Amino acid sequence: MMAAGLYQTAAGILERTQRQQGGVKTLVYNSKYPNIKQLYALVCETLRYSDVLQEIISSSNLLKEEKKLKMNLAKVLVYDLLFGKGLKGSGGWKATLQKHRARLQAELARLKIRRKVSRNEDLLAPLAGASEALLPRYVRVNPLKTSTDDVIDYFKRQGYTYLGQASSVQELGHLSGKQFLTDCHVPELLVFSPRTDFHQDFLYRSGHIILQDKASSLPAFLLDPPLGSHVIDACAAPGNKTSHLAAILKNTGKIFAFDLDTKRLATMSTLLLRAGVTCHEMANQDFLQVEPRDPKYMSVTHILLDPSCSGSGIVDRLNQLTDDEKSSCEERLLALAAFQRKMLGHALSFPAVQCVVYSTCSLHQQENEDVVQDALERNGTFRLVSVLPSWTQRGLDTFSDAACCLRASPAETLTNGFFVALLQRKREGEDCREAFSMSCNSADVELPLKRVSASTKHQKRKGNRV
Ligand SMILES: C[S@@+](CC[C@H](N)C(=O)[O-])C[C@H]1O[C@@H](n2cnc3c(N)ncnc32)[C@H](O)[C@@H]1O
Repeated sequence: MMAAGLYQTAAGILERTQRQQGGVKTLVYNSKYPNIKQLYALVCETLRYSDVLQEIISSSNLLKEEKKLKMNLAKVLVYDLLFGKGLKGSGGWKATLQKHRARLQAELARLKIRRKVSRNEDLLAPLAGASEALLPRYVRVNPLKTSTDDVIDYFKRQGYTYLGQASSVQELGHLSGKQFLTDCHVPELLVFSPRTDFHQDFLYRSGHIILQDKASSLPAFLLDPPLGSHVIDACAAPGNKTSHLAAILKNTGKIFAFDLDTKRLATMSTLLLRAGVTCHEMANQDFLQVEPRDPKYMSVTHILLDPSCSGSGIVDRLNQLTDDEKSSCEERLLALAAFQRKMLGHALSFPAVQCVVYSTCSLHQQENEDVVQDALERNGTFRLVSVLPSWTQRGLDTFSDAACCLRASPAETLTNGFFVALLQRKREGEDCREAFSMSCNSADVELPLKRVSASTKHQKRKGNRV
């Protein structure tokens, strides 16, 4: 069989593993491809590089320019072109890919610079060697118990040196010893050098500070419900985002917090008590079973949805996957993505809801951009809001509004891997394109109603959210 058959066959196997139609070994063997060893190596290597390939293909716009080329075939071809022994065969896809060779190589080079690596192999574990200990220590001040100024003074008295507000993420990466800064994006966050441990500190044990990664503090910060709002935290336990919402609400209004897991809810109860949260109502309930038209939820205007996900962005869990693990992971991803789509669709169905923030600690497009795109396609009355314009890492370029979303990673944002999207109900008569140009690409950004009416001081504090 010709080499062209090799790529098509490999792409078909990738497709079938995603559809849970078998393990890699079985599918390769059943393919009847004459050179089983060659096919197996190509499929396995493409799977190993899958996330890297996806990023390169997406940032080079390859699929937009080659409309007939599908992602899995693109992955095997780009793998062989950039990381393998070079494309085999002649004509067909080989000629097509050669046209894009320079751009693909440039995207690979850019990715290596971003991740500060020089060898291709180091991209495989972009976070290799990275551990939680290498990320800055983020400390969220809990205004229900204290003030930022008091916390800064406290740490100064403990011998720490306060360097003021950071102007960039890079500055956060240069902290050493007992230095600390105020974060450049989230004003309620203080940032300390890696390995600073406050788990035994009085402020932590008394709920004055919350130890929470910066990325995970983005959903509540971006949702930013006005005082007195009714908010749902759909998957709330162990409650870090619930306590952040309560802090933003200053314990006014109501937070309906749901979770399925009793043990996690028990932990949450302790944490919320410690954090001085009083505006919540916890329920051990499946969010999908919560009736949107129940009069109890008729005033819910804001929903935070942080559902179960693969957790692939969490630094400590970023292990290199073996080939078999990778394929079973693909199967699990499909199931998770289906669940996440249902959850987001359900959140958007609450009659009074105006803003929904969707987040995961996953790196996978299936759990992130794909879920949001699906929700927008099914719910024409919602649009994406472009959040934090100064945030460099945006959603993968998989649909036209994806850049409105945020991604986070240890290499680029000095956080765990994360994804956040903010969906907002359109005003009456607002069409999709209009909404997109206002929300994503224009300096003249449409502000949510509450922000327009907010005081100047309030506006200044929140001004960098959208
Ligand atoms: C990523 S964790 C949430 C973390 C939480 N938002 C925080 O910041 O502390 C996802 C949670 O969703 C819960 N969960 C999963 N399916 C659910 C469902 N159908 N309804 C409500 N909660 C669910 C899980 O038990 C888990 O606690």
